[in-house]
Amino acid sequence: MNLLAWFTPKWHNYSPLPGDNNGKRSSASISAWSSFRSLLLKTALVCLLGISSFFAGRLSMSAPSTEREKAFGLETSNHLFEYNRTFGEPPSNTTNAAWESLFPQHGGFFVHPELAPKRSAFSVFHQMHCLDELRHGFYVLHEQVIAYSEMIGDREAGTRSHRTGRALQEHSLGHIRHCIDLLRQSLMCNADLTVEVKNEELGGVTGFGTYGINRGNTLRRVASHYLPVLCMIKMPTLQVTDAADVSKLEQLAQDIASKTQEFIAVLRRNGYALPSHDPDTASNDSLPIEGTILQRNLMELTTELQALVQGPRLHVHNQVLAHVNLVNLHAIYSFKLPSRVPVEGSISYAELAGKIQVGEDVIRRIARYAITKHIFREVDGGNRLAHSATSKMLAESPMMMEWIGMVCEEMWPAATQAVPALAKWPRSQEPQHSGYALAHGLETHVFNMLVDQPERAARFANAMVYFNSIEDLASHHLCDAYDWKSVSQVVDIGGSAGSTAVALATHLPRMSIVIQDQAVLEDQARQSIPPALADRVSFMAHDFFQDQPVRDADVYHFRWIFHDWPDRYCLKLLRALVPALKPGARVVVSDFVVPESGATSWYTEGLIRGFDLAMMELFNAREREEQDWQRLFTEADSRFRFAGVRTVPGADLAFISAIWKPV
Ligand SMILES: C[S@@+](CC[C@H](N)C(=O)[O-])C[C@H]1O[C@@H](n2cnc3c(N)ncnc32)[C@H](O)[C@@H]1O
Repeated sequence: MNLLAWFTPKWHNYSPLPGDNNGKRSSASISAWSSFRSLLLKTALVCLLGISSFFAGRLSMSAPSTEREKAFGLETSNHLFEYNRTFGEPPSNTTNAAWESLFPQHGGFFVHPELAPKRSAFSVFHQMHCLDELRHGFYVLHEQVIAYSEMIGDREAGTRSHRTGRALQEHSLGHIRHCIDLLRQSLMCNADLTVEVKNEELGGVTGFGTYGINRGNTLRRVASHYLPVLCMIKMPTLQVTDAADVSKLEQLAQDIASKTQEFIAVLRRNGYALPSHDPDTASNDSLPIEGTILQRNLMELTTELQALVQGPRLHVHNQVLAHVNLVNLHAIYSFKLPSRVPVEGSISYAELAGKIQVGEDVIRRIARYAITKHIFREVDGGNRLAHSATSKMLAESPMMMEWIGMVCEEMWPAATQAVPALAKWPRSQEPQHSGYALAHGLETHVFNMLVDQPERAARFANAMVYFNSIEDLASHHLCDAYDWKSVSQVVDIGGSAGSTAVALATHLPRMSIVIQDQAVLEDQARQSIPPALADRVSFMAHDFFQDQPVRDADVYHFRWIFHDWPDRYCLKLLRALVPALKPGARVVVSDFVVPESGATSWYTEGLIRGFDLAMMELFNAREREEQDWQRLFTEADSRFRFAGVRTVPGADLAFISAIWKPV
């Protein structure tokens, strides 16, 4: 594909050149052309005469040719920076060839996959193109320049006698030639490498609205070296180390700029508010799928940009320091700060301290750290606390607060003991050999402990409700994973307070669902079943390691159950189903499928591998790859026929299933 043709600026098509329209021009277009011509004339003169004196002082000669320049036929680089009349002469094959040696054909809009993949052109070439266009324009009009010059000369006869009756010297062809070449050299020495972003609709750059990005020190290094860029035109496969380094940052910044524009367009198109820290801004929790994809792209790109900009040391340093975020969030949770700050208005630090029995100084320190993360804001000269968009969201999200509490009080202590647990029980297949067990002095699985601790069990269940309320993790995606028409009964094993059961029953009006979980969750589950669904959704206390009591159901579903257990226990879970299974019954598992390393975006892979480490710290358990799932089913019983993994756009969890085929 001819990339250069692709990036030819589309506005060329709009140029009102004389002779367009097969020579038949309307009087309107003639008058437009004459205005344009006069404008071009004036612009050319102002540019050529005015800017040339500005740049004159900045012109510098190039360094001697490097080996690389010689290797690519650019050993005459000094020659490029000597006065060369050819560049200022009227258009001809020779002069045009000279210009085209400085930038690609088709208008100087250059795209190189190494430097600006697919979406951009360098302004440096654009500028050269502009200057060359001015040269062409000038020579088309040069007789009028002379006439203009003589007219001005006549008018100024009284005051500037040396110009009387003849063309002004600065309009003479010799001077213009010099001006053009002086500007050419100035532009090459002061190359502007800002990037012009491709307009997807036009399929090229427009030449307007140039992004003022990528002007950091690194880029300046390249910007002051026209020749390496020129090398790349001559030899597109050339690897230029400096340029490649720059390219990564540049590419990221450029992608961030264009994805941000796309993101804003999606928000506007769908009637969402533009993001802001203002507490009155509506929240954008449930974005349309195109918005979610862009959101992730941007998170991934900005995270990588941060890592590169910080450099390796600062990048790690800041990750370690981030542990204080949990101290801060724990205090926010524990002191219930979001709900103590009025939704409208503010509260003084003194009043807040009085309510929670902590020193005013302490509460101010906690709040002020939070403010650096956009949680809360200060008003009244720093004496009072008010909501930001984030703290207001926390005040309105009790389930999220439950999750924060669960993480800070259950998981965080476990995290500190995860590595000691690995050292203490290497290669163990027991869930109680975990960081969580070490930290909390347990001798059993977390869920067994919760049986006697209803408050903690309720907080776990609420944290699950919160998770299920996140669109990417929402239970309803299961409805889109299979054709449920022929399914009339589902058992949701370990179904907690019933999020999945309610989602399924809501979408599928003929389905009946049994939620099975520990008896301790019975009340919570029953309360969460809407009355309209009560005849089809029920709760049954059942230990999922015991034989399945609901026989001949069409589907047995496990959501976020297997990842809580080491393999040995997952085999037990599957074998406990066998006595209840009818031929053709389907076992569906909603869980992550760990991608191969590097197979998906860093964000998605990082998310799943983060869950994997969390399962290790909590339960000595894990997330699994596709072949792990297949092996589990086959090992549990050879009559399970693995039916593969399904995914649903917008869902983070995958849907893994097997069919029971006894013969
Ligand atoms: C991570 S939660 C998943 C809950 C739910 N499936 C969801 O996706 O929201 C694990 C669930 O397994 C339940 N569980 C743990 N051990 C169990 C057992 N032996 N029998 C039945 N349920 C159990 C817990 O009570 C908890 O509700």
